[in-house]
Amino acid sequence: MTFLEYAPAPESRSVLTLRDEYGLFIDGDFRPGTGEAFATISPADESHIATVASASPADVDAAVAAARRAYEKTWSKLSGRDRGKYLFRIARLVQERSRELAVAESLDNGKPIKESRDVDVPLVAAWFFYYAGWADKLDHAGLGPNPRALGVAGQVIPWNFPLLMLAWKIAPALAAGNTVVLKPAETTPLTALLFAEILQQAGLPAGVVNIVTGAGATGAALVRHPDVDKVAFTGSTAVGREIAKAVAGTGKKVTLELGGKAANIIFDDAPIDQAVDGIVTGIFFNQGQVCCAGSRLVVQESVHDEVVERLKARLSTLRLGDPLDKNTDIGAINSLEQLKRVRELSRIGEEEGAERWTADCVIPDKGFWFAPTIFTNVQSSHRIARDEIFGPVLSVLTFRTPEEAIAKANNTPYGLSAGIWTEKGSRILAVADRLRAGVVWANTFNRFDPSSPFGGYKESGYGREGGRHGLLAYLEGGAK
Ligand SMILES: NC(=O)C1=CN([C@@H]2O[C@H](COP(=O)(O)OP(=O)(O)OC[C@H]3O[C@@H](n4cnc5c(N)ncnc54)[C@H](O)[C@@H]3O)[C@@H](O)[C@H]2O)C=CC1
Ligand code: BAL
Repeated sequence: MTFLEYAPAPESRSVLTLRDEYGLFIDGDFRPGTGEAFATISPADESHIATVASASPADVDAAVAAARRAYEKTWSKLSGRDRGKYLFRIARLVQERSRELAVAESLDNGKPIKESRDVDVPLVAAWFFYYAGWADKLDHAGLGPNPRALGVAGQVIPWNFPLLMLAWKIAPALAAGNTVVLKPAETTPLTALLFAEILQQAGLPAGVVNIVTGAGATGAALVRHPDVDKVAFTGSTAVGREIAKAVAGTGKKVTLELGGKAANIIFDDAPIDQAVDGIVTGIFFNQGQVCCAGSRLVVQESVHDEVVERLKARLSTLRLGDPLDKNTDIGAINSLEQLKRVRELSRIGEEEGAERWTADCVIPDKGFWFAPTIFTNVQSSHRIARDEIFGPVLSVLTFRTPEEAIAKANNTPYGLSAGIWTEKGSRILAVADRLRAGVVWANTFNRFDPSSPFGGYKESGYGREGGRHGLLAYLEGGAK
């Protein structure tokens, strides 16, 4: 794996016109924030991209007031069919501006352009198309005729899929008839601000969507705001807990999509090459910064050595480096803080006695990088088998019987996702039925579709996003 050797011309930044400074998007327009502005930087080389406004509690107040006005005066008065037209328009504009959005996402987040171009941005459009189709069909959502929206939704999203998480939040909320105040993560505000421009292009009525950038304090002011009816959060379990406490007893509806420690279970009858590809996608896609990442490989003892050897061979072909290079497989870690977390847990893994293997990559001088890493000889009690690392680090555990595989897979405080690799359909059904995970993939991993509900058990949160379930979360009488 090399960084520079094969480097072809990177995707040009010139498709992207950025401003030096970005304001808050409130009531249909950009305006300065009254908090202290901050820089967003490229995690690949630490260069400054733009200065971004920070929303103070007073700015959050203004955004929520704009959303409330838009809800009362405009959005709740429109028919579902008319709301759907706006969503279709937004979806088409996302497609039109897809190259620009992909470059901005890779620049700000550090993920490889082939992922933002081929996965994130197409899924963003798919989410808006899917929920556009629901807007005039709410009578068929299962809640009786004319189900009512909740009102103003306060949404806080993370940095691992900045634009996609925005779509997961905004598309169902608008389709169901709510208005929105959304706070992007402080390390990846850029694509949400470009999306605000798309809303202007689409002619979305002022105040229907407001975007307030800033750090955790801005998110806290938003979720605690008394005029917010619904809170939707994706991020760490620690912050999810704080939010659950803050809204308890307020009557606000809440969905929380939190961490994970998924088991990717490989039985000895699995097609090994296909499984190895699935393991790579499961943990190294987006540098493992994925809540549903297959971070625990639970492999049958009889094929352990073969799987690990093929995995190492496969990882040695991956290219780490410039996220804007179309041939890059492994991009940058999103922030120095996240890199430190990944390093620290990996250090603990070695200290606890697991065996570490690291792909032989050239690490660029600047930026935040971590080479693909595998730990073998991992015990279920090890921190690297229990804690969410959120980086390109795989912990390998073994099993002898299906019972043991199920027990090990479920031996986690999380319950977001899991994978099963086997040739036997009956085994897939029997094992999936006993896995305590919101999403179970069979002979594949990390597949997303707007029509599929996504969400977890236990410390992975509650509520579902996607599909009809995701729509119900924004309607009176729906779940949560
Ligand atoms: N479930 C998921 O998709 C994600 C999980 N994580 C996990 O969390 C760990 C830490 O990452 P962080 O960026 O620190 O996550 P975080 O949970 O602090 O940040 C996520 C979002 O919440 C906001 N936020 C922070 N404190 C808040 C508060 N008190 N009230 C409301 N909003 C608040 C942040 O500004 C950001 O927009 C990662 O290592 C990973 O394990 C992180 C991002 C996404
Ligand atoms: N929240 C959906 C996928 C992810 O964040 O990892």
